[in-house]
Amino acid sequence: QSVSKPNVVVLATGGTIAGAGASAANSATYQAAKVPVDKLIAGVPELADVAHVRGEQVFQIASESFTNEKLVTLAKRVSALAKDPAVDGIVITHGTDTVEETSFFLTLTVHTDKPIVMVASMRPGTAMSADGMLNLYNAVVLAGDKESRGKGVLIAMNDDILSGRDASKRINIKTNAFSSQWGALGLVVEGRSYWFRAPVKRHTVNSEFDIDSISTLPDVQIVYGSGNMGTALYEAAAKSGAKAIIHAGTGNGSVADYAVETLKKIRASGVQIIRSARVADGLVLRNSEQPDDKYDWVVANDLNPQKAKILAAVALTKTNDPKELQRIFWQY
Ligand SMILES: NC(=O)C[C@H](N)C(=O)O
Repeated sequence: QSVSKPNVVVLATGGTIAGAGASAANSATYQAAKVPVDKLIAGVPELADVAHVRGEQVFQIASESFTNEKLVTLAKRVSALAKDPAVDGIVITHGTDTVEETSFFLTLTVHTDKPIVMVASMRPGTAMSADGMLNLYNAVVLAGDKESRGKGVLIAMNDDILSGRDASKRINIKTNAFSSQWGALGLVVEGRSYWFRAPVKRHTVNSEFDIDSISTLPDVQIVYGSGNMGTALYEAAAKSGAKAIIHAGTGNGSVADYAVETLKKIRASGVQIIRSARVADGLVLRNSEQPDDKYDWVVANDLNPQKAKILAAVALTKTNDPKELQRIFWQY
């Protein structure tokens, strides 16, 4: 029986799932990125019932400290492992704060139909009702599951199977932190997956982007929209060398009347303007609120600002044509 078990590699990057607090009552006050991967795996002996598991420590950081360099390093390692015929699936332990960025980056850039499953936790393993053990178990189940193949990068959290493209952290503190406006793909219960949906956007094997030919990413910055926001932050982003500015706009990605000229000027200097929204759900559509065709701006469709930032950075490795960028924002 043991020969038929899948081979799963756990790549550890840190986060609260590797966190430790002073007492069991510390669910929010603790240090992230403390426990090494071998200890995480040893902490869930049931993993051996569902897969042959080995661990690799890639980083040991809280995920708010992820950088473009680290994204590229991680994705290249995932890509290399996915090419190894002895590897059936890959799990990545990660902090919750930016797992939505990393999951989308891998969705866009790793060419494989093998399962890639990201997992995190809201509480450190030392806390009462720690969620990391079960999340890790579910992630290993999914990584070894043939049904997970070809569905893009997944996130295993709180029993849910979520799409790494559009799941995001929408609640802090509580363990039901992750969701997508398009719903979960399925559930894992007692070591078995139950699937109900699959993503239709381009991903992994069908992506035109490939981490094997990406070594650096351009800088993209987000400017947060609010009443009386002024224009200084847009100007600062452009001046600091950002190749695109994600406008985390109010409402439908709307732009204050006093900011339009500034954004037109920044666009004329070659920087891309991409309208997203600070509103968690919905879509930003072309020429709604602002004449994107006339101004040569791009809209982010349903992607939140941090997801739009990842797609913009990846897309800009190939093109600086706003029409092409818009095509990419519709397709991914
Ligand atoms: N729950 C967590 O993992 C939060 C932590 N700050 C991190 O993202 O690494």
